[in-house]
Amino acid sequence: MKAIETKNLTKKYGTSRGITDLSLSVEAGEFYGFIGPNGAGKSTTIRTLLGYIKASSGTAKILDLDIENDIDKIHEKTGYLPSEITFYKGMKVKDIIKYSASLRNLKDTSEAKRLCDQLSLDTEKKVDELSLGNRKKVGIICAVQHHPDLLILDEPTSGLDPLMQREFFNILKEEHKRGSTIFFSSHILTEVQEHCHMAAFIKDGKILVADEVENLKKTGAKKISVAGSLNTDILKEITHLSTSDDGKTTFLYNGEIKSLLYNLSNQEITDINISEPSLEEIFMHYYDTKGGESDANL
Ligand SMILES: Nc1ncnc2c1ncn2[C@@H]1O[C@H](COP(=O)(O)OP(=O)(O)OP(=O)(O)O)[C@@H](O)[C@H]1O
Repeated sequence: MKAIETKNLTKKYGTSRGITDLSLSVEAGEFYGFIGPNGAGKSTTIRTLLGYIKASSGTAKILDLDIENDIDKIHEKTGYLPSEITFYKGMKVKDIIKYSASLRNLKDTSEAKRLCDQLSLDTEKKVDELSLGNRKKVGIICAVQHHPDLLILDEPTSGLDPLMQREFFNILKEEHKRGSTIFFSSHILTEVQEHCHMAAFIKDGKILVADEVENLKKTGAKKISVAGSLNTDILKEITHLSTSDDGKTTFLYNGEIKSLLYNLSNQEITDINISEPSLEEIFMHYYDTKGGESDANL
């Protein structure tokens, strides 16, 4: 079964684009990363999938249920963490978690208690008194306490410190082990690389590429780092050229190693390192080669 399947899903905000002809397929049981820079269309996709905004055209199914006709059933089977969480002012953490459980007819509070302990969350505090990170924790608990079939999380780790990010991913891994499909958006490639089996890159409202993370890393491009005096004008098929303060020149190279070494052999270089690029560097590579400007802030 597919956990998420969209066909040419499009959302226009008046005349401006949100997402365009977005076709995405997420198998049930996946740990899926949805990566893109600010404004790419991640939240628009997620909010359309969950029926919070209406698609302009195209179709989408969640767990084989149609987003047009079966949104209540979809909500029963999913857990959602929005990118910006708002709660009723004045409510205590424990009351929010209880209220969220009651919406799912969940009577057993033991799981919520366990999660609060795991995330070191003080349930007696009022939500207005909480930091962004702590509010996020409340949102995470509300999203997972009923062990949904599909968890959709919009930029879940923003505002969490590194320790909490680790705890958070531990919770996601537990849910995944139980059989949940995990789909989360992020602009942090390292966390996608570390935790996800599949990933899709979105830019300007369109999917650039979707594949297994391992395959995405195999673009064929190598990362080359050279020390010494280098004339890069004679080098072909290089991108992302940069020179560090210590004089090292680094670039991505997409050609034959033999011809690169030949071109370097007459130059005054003192060291060379050839390595696999990180997912982040590959992402930049996709941006440059598949119609988009690279985004240095990603
Ligand atoms: N309510 C809205 N009205 C008009 N345009 C909108 C609205 N919401 C989003 N957009 C536009 O749709 C595009 C996609 O935005 P979206 O928020 O989905 O991106 P995102 O990838 O989630 O970005 P971020 O990481 O910054 O949250 C952007 O160009 C944005 O300006």
